[in-house]
Amino acid sequence: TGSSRPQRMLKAVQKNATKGDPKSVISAIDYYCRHKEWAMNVGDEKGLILDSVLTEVNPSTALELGTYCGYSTVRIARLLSPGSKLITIEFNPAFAAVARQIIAYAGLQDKVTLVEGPSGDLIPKMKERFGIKSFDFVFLDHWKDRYVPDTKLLEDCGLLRKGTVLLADNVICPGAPEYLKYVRNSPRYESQYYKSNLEYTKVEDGLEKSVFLG
Ligand SMILES: Oc1cc(-c2ccc(F)cc2)cc2cncnc12
Ligand SMILES: [Mg+2]
Repeated sequence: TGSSRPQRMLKAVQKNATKGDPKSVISAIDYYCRHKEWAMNVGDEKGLILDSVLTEVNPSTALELGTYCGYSTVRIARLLSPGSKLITIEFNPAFAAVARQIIAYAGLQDKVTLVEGPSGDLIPKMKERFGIKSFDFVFLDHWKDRYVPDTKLLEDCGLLRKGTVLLADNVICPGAPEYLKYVRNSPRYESQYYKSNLEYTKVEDGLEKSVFLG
């Protein structure tokens, strides 16, 4: 049996990036996925929008749903202020194993806690396990049919506070129509769409930013 796409991506990082240099890890993955083999990272175009929202929020506690190989984990963690924490949840153990190595290669392991398992089971455990009062920022980038239930779960577990920013990937492609309806029609969110393109392609996609109003 051969290697997997995540394993080939890790090899590309180890070959082309500089250990401890997050920027070089991001560039190595973007180069590999644009020129060698497409993969479902948020990518460099939507990544710039993620960077700008993150810089604006400057979260002390951040949550990522859907780690995959850790590309957006590295994008987020590299911009966190000292002492800030990112918790990232990944359901697929093979993805998580690669992500741990990519996050460590970037030298960001001290800012990131990667938790393996279903987000629906882990979200209610955030307070007791990680001493989280509430999240300042949430990046939704996992299975699209989990966006609404997990957002409701975050509300019900008291993990969102007035001003928490949710940023959701793929609201156009593959699409999260129920999520868009939910956050755009709810009086508890102020939403804004950032038009962009599906990673490494010319296909339209976008990010939806939603501020929780409490
Ligand atoms: O950014 C993403 C893109 C795609 C995807 C796959 C196939 C295709 F044709 C188009 C888009 C799937 C994702 C699943 N989880 C998280 N993020 C994803
Ligand atoms: Mg995505």
